[in-house]
Amino acid sequence: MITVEQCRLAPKVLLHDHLDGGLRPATVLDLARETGYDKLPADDAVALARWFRTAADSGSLEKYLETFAHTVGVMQTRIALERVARECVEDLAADGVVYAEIRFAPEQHLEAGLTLDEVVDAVLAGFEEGRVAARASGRGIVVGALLTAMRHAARSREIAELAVRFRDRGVVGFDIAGAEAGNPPSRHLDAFEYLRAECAHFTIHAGEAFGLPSIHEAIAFCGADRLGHGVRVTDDIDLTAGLGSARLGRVANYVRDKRIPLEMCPSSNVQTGAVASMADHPFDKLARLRFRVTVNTDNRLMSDTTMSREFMVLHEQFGYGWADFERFTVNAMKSAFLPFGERLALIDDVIKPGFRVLMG
Ligand SMILES: O=c1[nH]cnc2c1ncn2[C@@H]1O[C@H](CO)[C@@H](O)[C@H]1O
Ligand SMILES: [Zn+2]
Repeated sequence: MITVEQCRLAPKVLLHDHLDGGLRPATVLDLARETGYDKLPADDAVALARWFRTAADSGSLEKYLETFAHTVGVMQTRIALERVARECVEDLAADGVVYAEIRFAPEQHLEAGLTLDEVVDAVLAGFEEGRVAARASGRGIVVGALLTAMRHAARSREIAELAVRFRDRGVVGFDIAGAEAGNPPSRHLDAFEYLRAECAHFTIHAGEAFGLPSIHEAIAFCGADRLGHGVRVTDDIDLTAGLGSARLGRVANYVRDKRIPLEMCPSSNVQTGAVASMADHPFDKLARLRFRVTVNTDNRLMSDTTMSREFMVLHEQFGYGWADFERFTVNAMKSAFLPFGERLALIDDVIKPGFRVLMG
């Protein structure tokens, strides 16, 4: 038996977490008051938390994404962005996350007159404050930012350039997110070609609300280093003869052969309808087939979750123990957009010793 308290002690690595999907409910209320945002669907923290969770439980990615209007709505000033970023790092560190890549879409935070550069600057300042505060309370955490471009919009090249401009100041990579159906990754090919020419890292949300063609484009046309979710890679795996005799198609084989990391987010995947239920989540099948699976939160506010809770969900569903969680964590650390030496140091000096303690 594993408890959530023990999961909190495990040194965890988080590659897929949206800044605008992880606000504290009380902070949403404070910021709405301070910035004059008057469209919140509830006026106390408990009711607001419940609203986000319930509204996100929609079974559709498009409906799930509508809830972000309220978080993005209160994140339009430097003070707001800095606070949300600081609290994000403090909350992750308190949950025992030792390395996190946190993503957000700068283009969504320009409504009150900030420039793209000012948005990124404010978030990075908040991350640094959070890191220092966590350190002061005895929790070490390393944080990197991923800049997201919205896949329905047309600013991906500009955001890719922004990511490269800030690459030595805390931005470690690039991503595209938003409604997947109708907005294939190849729409943003020029951004990905630019990033490849700059030797910059990127991940792509693919295979969540849309199937295999999206994954195929993301890796074969665009050259993604990692896949956001990627659960639908199972569309290319024939399991009719059982897991031991699984037959992989060309795309699934390529993903596995190239060790392309899958940033899977169990609770989020159930909420958006990417999978029918937790019991149906392909995490375990993909793990057994030795895909490079990682555990992530996606949106802690909308899913009312933490990394520890995602571990617990997987423990309860699939019976994972510490050796499994250590493997998923090392998978994630190996897949981070951090220089090799720093990844290795975190694995050897933080992750392995931490799990050794838990395993007694
Ligand atoms: O699971 C997801 N799939 C696709 N897009 C998402 C997901 N979660 C959040 N966002 C989108 O990413 C933006 C930047 O953080 C959010 O505003 C939201 O629209
Ligand atoms: Zn996501």
